[in-house]
Amino acid sequence: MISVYKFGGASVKDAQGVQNVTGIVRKSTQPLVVVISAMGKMTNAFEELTRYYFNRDLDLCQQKQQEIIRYHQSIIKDLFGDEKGSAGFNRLAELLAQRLKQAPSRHFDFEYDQIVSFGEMFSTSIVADYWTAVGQTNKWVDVRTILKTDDLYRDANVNWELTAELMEDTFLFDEVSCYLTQGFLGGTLSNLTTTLGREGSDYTAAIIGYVLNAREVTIWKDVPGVLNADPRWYSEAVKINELSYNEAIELSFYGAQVIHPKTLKPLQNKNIALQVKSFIEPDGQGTVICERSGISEPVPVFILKKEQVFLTVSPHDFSFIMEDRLIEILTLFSRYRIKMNLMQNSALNFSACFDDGRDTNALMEDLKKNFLVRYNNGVDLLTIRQYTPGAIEQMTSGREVIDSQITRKVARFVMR
Ligand SMILES: Nc1ncnc2c1ncn2[C@@H]1O[C@H](COP(=O)(O)OP(=O)(O)O)[C@@H](O)[C@H]1O
Ligand SMILES: N[C@@H](CC(=O)OP(=O)(O)O)C(=O)O
Repeated sequence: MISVYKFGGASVKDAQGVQNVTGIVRKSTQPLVVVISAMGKMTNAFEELTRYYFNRDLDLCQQKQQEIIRYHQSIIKDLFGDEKGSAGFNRLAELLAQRLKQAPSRHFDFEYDQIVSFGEMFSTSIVADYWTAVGQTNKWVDVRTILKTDDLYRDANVNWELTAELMEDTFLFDEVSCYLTQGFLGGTLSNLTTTLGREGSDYTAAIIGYVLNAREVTIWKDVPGVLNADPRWYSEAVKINELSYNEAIELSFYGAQVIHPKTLKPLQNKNIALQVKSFIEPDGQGTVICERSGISEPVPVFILKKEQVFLTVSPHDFSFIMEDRLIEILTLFSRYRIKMNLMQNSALNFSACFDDGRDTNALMEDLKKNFLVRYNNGVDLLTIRQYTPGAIEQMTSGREVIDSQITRKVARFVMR
């Protein structure tokens, strides 16, 4: 049976990272499909590049392009001893240069996918060339030709039937035992590039694992596994050894960034275990997400979402917030593709928390036509699963709680 390994940007942010990943892959005794994301923070850099390109800020666009190329070339130099050492990268860099010379279409999301996808194309080409150079056999696969999606650019939906057919025909494991491909990317029926949503490479690994009936999917991270909080803001975070699929889905749904929310469902459907392991200590035990009940550790689990907008709307005419008003409000959120992280309603008010994004103002303006709108920016949304009174006290003391929502298993606080 095959396994799927997924390595994110942090694991391949420099030459040492690529060498470390190579060592982990070498150690595997299973046939492998390896999914890799763009190197380091390159997706952010490509996002900036796309904005400059789209807005015709030609100088900034050129500067960003050079910055991106130099970053990759420096990794290539460290790996191959020559910044021109990866033929795959050189070809793609030329394709990017040609694309940026053409004027963009009027469709931002389309242009975004065509450009941002170079991040994963670059990283996998460099790694494939490196593996070939050091004798790690591999076959590089362009995922866009086998992971087929609709044309909802930046948030594409998978065509499962066709994807299964194409992947089964591709990952044959007859000549090689290790395939290498891109996370995050897909392709439409007409072979235009799409992406699956930010941080979507975990999801790619799950899609491949599902289709190939993998024995397990391992996502290699810079943390020892799934912890009970993000260690970047909670220094006492502890590792959770085992989690049920449902618990893990709930955690990622509430915003625990460690796993992309769409990743778990396909694996759960086929009972394929998801391992979360550290690429820094690859022999560590990690976290396994599988069929079981709840969370193995009896500790509160904290999920913090920062920079939230907390919005409250009430009808101008003092009518109640009933089904028809709710539909009206939710339709606007859906139109602007703003995902609510919390919602709550009473007779006269509807409140929601969501990420502050580029369409926030447009949403507010639309809501103002029929509602009185009040909001706070820059607030925190804290979710505590398996909460205890002590945990609530610890996390909320000294903070102004603007709203809260407490159910049997989950306590949530909007705080300033
Ligand atoms: N509950 C959690 N457990 C572990 N890590 C978490 C958790 N919540 C947030 N994180 C953060 O997730 C990061 C790893 O995810 P991410 O950066 O998306 O990895 P990758 O780029 O490899 O996909 C960790 O560095 C950590 O700061
Ligand atoms: N490179 C994409 C996809 C991804 O999942 O990356 P990472 O595995 O580094 O989070 C992004 O940054 O959104």
